[in-house]
Amino acid sequence: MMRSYKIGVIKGDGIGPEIVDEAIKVLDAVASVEQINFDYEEFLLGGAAIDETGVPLPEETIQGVKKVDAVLFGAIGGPKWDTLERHLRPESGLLGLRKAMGTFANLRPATVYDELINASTLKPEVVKGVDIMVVRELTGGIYFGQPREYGEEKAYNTMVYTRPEVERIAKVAFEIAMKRDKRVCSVDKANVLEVSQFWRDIVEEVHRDYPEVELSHMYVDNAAMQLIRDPKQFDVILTGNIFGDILSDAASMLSGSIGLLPSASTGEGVGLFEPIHGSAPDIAGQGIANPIATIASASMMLRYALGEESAADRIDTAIKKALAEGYRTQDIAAFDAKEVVSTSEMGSIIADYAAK
Ligand SMILES: NC(=O)C1=CN([C@@H]2O[C@H](COP(=O)(O)OP(=O)(O)OC[C@H]3O[C@@H](n4cnc5c(N)ncnc54)[C@H](O)[C@@H]3O)[C@@H](O)[C@H]2O)C=CC1
Ligand SMILES: CC(C)CC(=O)C(=O)O
Ligand SMILES: [Mg+2]
Repeated sequence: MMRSYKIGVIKGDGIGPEIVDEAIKVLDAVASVEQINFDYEEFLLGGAAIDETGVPLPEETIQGVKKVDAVLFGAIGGPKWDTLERHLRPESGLLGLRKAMGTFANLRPATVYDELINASTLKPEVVKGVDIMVVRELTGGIYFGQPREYGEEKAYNTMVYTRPEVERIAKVAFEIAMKRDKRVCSVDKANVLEVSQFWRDIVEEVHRDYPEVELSHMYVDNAAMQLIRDPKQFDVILTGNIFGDILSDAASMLSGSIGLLPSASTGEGVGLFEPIHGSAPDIAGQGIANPIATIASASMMLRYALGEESAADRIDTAIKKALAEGYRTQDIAAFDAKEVVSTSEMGSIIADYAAK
């Protein structure tokens, strides 16, 4: 029987439209063989929204994304808008959207494709088999904390976490760990920050409900080093908003390119599926962006939001096949390439494999 889903699409700025178009190409390819129908509805966010409406997060976007089954998002921002007044910055558009959607849990898998083992900046034996899930708190912490101020003589932000915020993200991490290798490493800076000691204490409390899961704690500076030294020691990394943002970008170099890593932002309602990278204005419009992070985010959308496991498997297998066959975008062109392809060629190759 045909299944129908309404997908909200936010292409955004910079490379956003280029990479989202490729993810849609791949979704349409799997739809044709999986008895699925996707209806897409586009919404504005970030710079594109400022240009069109004057604000980074229009009310139509906030209301519209509540009425779809899932949202696929590219990226926003760029020099044209980043210098605008603080409250008009595109980031506040994305932060506002995440808050409005209640997507407090950002799942960022950092996996290494065997097919691309030489692309890592680390030795193959260090990264082969890396399979980390970063569980990043997404709607609290220093990106949201009040008070915040930019003044003439001083500026500050505030890192705040409330008990319910820590409890719910810790639960997500432990639940995910139960389906994996049952190890959670909670990353904080509890030697310096009260908010981190609070985080650590509550993670310990929540852990009592998950005795089968091994819990460890690590300071974020050490975690950054350990990720590069011996990434295979990690299974699930549980951390706050800013630390997860930074650690996941660092983790992308285990796989070889930030253009490879997807994410799922889930929580109270509709989920938001987005690559971990930004809008890459430095390469926008050149047809060289790697669309795999966004295509893999579409796969996470199928798996986590729509329960379409078979379609998601098709996409994951197609990505691996494209890499195994030696197709490479510019960012990974130096590693065992048989053919260097454009953003849209990579999308078409993956779409073709996914439909077979
Ligand atoms: N989720 C979002 O919408 C995010 C937006 N941003 C915004 O993006 C803009 C640029 O920020 P940056 O710090 O430069 O981070 P970025 O992630 O956009 O780019 C960092 C570097 O990675 C490269 N890169 C990123 N994605 C790639 C891809 N798919 N294929 C190949 N190379 C890729 C870029 O060319 C650049 O050299 C800023 O306006 C920033 O605020 C940054 C992070 C997340
Ligand atoms: C608005 C920023 C926090 C976006 C970002 O860098 C991210 O979510 O990875
Ligand atoms: Mg980031």
